[in-house]
Amino acid sequence: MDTLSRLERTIAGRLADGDAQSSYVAQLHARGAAVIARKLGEEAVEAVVAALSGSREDLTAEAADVLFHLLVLLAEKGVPLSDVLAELDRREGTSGLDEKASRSS
Ligand SMILES: N=c1c2ncn([C@@H]3O[C@H](COP(=O)(O)OP(=O)(O)OP(=O)(O)O)[C@@H](O)[C@H]3O)c2ncn1[C@@H]1O[C@H](COP(=O)(O)O)[C@@H](O)[C@H]1O
Repeated sequence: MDTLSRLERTIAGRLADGDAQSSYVAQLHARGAAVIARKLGEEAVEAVVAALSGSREDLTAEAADVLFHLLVLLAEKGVPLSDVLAELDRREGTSGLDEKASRSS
């Protein structure tokens, strides 16, 4: 099993029966989707700042925070990672410019 799938499974376990006193994921779950979404936005901004003015190590760490919080948000909203990967698979081989055109039509 790959890293993201393992993490998705851990997160699902914490959502099901995690203790907010000892689990960060359970704590986020208790605070709800809006807080998790805001946290993801903050982590994305931190990744942008790291990309523009930080080191490679900074960007690596912030990118990990983004992926982790995205997985928590997907789990909270009941969207499996496999659905996201299937969407990326669907786009594979098409130009990003074609995708953009089909969205605006
Ligand atoms: N990968 C992660 C992971 N990455 C980042 N974080 C947490 O995400 C938070 C990042 O937020 P910030 O950088 O803003 O730090 P902060 O100021 O402490 O956060 P806030 O107080 O602002 O919420 C920190 O608390 C990090 O510890 C993570 N917490 C958990 N995991 C994974 O999730 C699993 C389950 O974690 P628990 O639910 O805590 O058991 C762990 O075993 C890990 O594999």
